[in-house]
Amino acid sequence: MSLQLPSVDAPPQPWTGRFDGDGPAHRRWWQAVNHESQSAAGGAAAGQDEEPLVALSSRQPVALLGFSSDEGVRRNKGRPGAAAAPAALRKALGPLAFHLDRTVADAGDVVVSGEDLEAGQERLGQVLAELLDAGHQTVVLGGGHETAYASYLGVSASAAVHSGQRLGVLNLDAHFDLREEPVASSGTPFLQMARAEADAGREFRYAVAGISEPNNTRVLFDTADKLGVRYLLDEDCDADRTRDFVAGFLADIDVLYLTIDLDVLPAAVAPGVSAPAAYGVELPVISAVCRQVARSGKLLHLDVAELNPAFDIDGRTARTAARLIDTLLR
Ligand SMILES: N=CN[C@@H](CCC(=O)O)C(=O)O
Ligand SMILES: [Mn+2]
Ligand SMILES: [Mn+2]
Repeated sequence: MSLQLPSVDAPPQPWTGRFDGDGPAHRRWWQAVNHESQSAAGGAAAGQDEEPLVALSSRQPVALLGFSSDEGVRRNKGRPGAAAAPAALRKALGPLAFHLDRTVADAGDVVVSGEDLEAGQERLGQVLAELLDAGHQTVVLGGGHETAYASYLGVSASAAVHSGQRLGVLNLDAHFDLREEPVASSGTPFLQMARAEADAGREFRYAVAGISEPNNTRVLFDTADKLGVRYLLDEDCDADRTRDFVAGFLADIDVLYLTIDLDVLPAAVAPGVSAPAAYGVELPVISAVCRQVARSGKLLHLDVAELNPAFDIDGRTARTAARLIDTLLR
């Protein structure tokens, strides 16, 4: 597929990783992405042939887009550092063996400049809607969880939602992020979405798995109840209950926007976040949700948020996020 990538603030850079050879059996993510991104930019990849990397695949192509933003976490009084996350996620994805039967292109980054979060969210939304309407399955590499409102702007502007398909937002997170605040932040995106969906005359379908009771005030639970949010507490996220919860949500929607806030995972698995989880949902359960979502065929868009490389240990959080992304695209 020959695709033109929309214009962004920071164009895609070449990916790197371990080199075992050129053939398909040696392929890693960095090789697959470089091939696709360079052909999308209109040039042949230096030293590589121009054969399609994925022969005869009818599967939807994937586009990755970074959202380099600290501003939401800063406004939410968290630990800044998420602006460096898109680069850290690419670094973790690059060396993974490439087993997908589809192409993956990197569209580069939208960069939040200074304190102007809202302008950055608008720009990301525009680029994302373009990528979706060009037929991609899209992956946004956040950013603090203010990434979610930027993602929503793109998803809600897409032809899929405009044509009347029922959108569901599934958040894997220790937090509701339904804060009522005078300014938008990483703590407000789902209340912003609820209001925007009401303005558009649509039902807001929002589900969260992994909610930590001690880390969400009564006000947040009341807001969730008022909005009809479906949620599952972290202590209830065993394999069966989580699978049933997600299945029930998927049954009521046509297209899914999945957002993974990495603080849903236990702090030992995901130390590199602004607010590490004392309890958390174990990785096999989160991974099973990703497989379930991938199999559903309803995944329109996904993002990964809240990675803070400054607090990561041995790239543990970034590696986990990369693995989940890989699982979601199978
Ligand atoms: N993105 C959201 N973050 C959490 C942060 C909680 C905390 O710092 O303890 C929230 O606002 O609820
Ligand atoms: Mn969150
Ligand atoms: Mn969270």
